[in-house]
Amino acid sequence: MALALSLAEQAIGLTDPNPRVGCVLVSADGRWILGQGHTQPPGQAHAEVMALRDAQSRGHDVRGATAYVTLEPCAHHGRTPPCCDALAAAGVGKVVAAALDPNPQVNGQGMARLQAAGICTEWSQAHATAARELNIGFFQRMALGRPWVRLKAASSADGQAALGNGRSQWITQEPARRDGHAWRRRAGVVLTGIGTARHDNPRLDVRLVPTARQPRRALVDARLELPLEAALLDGPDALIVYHANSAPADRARTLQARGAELVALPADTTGRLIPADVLADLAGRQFNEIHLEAGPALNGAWLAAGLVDEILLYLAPALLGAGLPWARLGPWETLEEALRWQWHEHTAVGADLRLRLRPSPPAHRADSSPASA
Ligand SMILES: NC(=O)C1=CN([C@@H]2O[C@H](COP(=O)(O)OP(=O)(O)OC[C@H]3O[C@@H](n4cnc5c(N)ncnc54)[C@H](OP(=O)(O)O)[C@@H]3O)[C@@H](O)[C@H]2O)C=CC1
Ligand SMILES: Nc1c(N[C@@H]2O[C@H](COP(=O)(O)O)[C@@H](O)[C@H]2O)[nH]c(=O)[nH]c1=O
Repeated sequence: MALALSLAEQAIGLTDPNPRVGCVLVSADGRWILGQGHTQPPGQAHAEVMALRDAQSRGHDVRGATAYVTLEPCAHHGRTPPCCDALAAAGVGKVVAAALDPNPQVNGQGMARLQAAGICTEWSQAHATAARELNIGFFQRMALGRPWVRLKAASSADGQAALGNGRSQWITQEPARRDGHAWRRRAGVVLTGIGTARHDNPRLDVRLVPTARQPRRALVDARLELPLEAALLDGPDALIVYHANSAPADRARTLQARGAELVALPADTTGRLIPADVLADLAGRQFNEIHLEAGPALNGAWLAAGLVDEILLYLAPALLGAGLPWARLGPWETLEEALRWQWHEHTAVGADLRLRLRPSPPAHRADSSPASA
């Protein structure tokens, strides 16, 4: 199963909006790997079919073999036929799955159909968490109908994301920035705000790690102030620009002529877009993971709205003094009002630290998704 999980990791960036899945076929005596594979881009073969084809191309007989799959084999006709039927037709003897497929069209039916076909089924409890984490956005979208929002920020040890004059490049060093690109690669879309677009003229693409595809990029820009020479307008796909209904029509036409995809939303009384409206549009586009990489204003607004599922915080051993915090929140009068999170993971990346935080229970919404068996 560990090998199947590492195969599934190779599918990151390939399969969206489908989950990343890996499959390994092992001989009945457990001694030989007969075939292996991972999910292909949407409409193409799933992991189980890739592993069966791999075994066939090597001339291996898979009758009686055990299939280790990181997610329950699908039981429905989507763009491809059900994988549980393919496994049954090939004559495998046993299927071990690490997580229940949260897709309501599958959700236990894959394993049930295999059992009905006389195939032995088993859950790999030890790998359930890793299998869910690999597809955390898919699990969340299936359970709650909205993507997983990961807020990424680079901060000094004294909590600053930029100097007082707005300069922020660079606070963290190359290894941490490369790590940040690996997290961008996981996402279906990278979202930022007009403050960051203006100050940094960022590209927000994946360059420091190899990738099969670039995530979409999206921008919150209520008044359509994005400069026409912005690097964000030069990506492979159209930049999604969220703006207020009241934004100047001539700016809208100019940005459209530069290839941007414009989405008009209602503004609140202060002229700001409502984070939940932006999230709803992104959810409608079936993104599994959103990588929010913005400045203190947008970060603060999304955190205050309770829409952030995970904070990916890179901490540099530097003190920037009076500057811009990575999220503008409050001010609050009492400590009870503070947003309480918990450490999920921490690790050193080069000279910097990577901290991952998740909301303290019970606010942790992914916990309400169907549990893996
Ligand atoms: N170190 C790091 O990791 C990073 C640092 N930075 C730094 O941050 C600075 C830019 O920060 P900032 O100006 O905050 O940029 P942002 O990228 O956060 O852009 C501001 C955005 O926030 C929106 N906004 C503001 N208030 C609200 C609200 N109450 N509700 C909803 N939306 C809101 C604005 O909307 P509207 O369109 O209506 O104006 C705008 O889209 C730069 O100095 C940059 O270098 C930026 C990214 C990462
Ligand atoms: N300053 C800072 C970061 N800043 C983030 O990186 C963006 C630039 O992305 P790109 O144009 O793709 O290179 C920038 O707008 C901001 O969101 N990131 C980090 O990992 N470490 C850092 O010290």
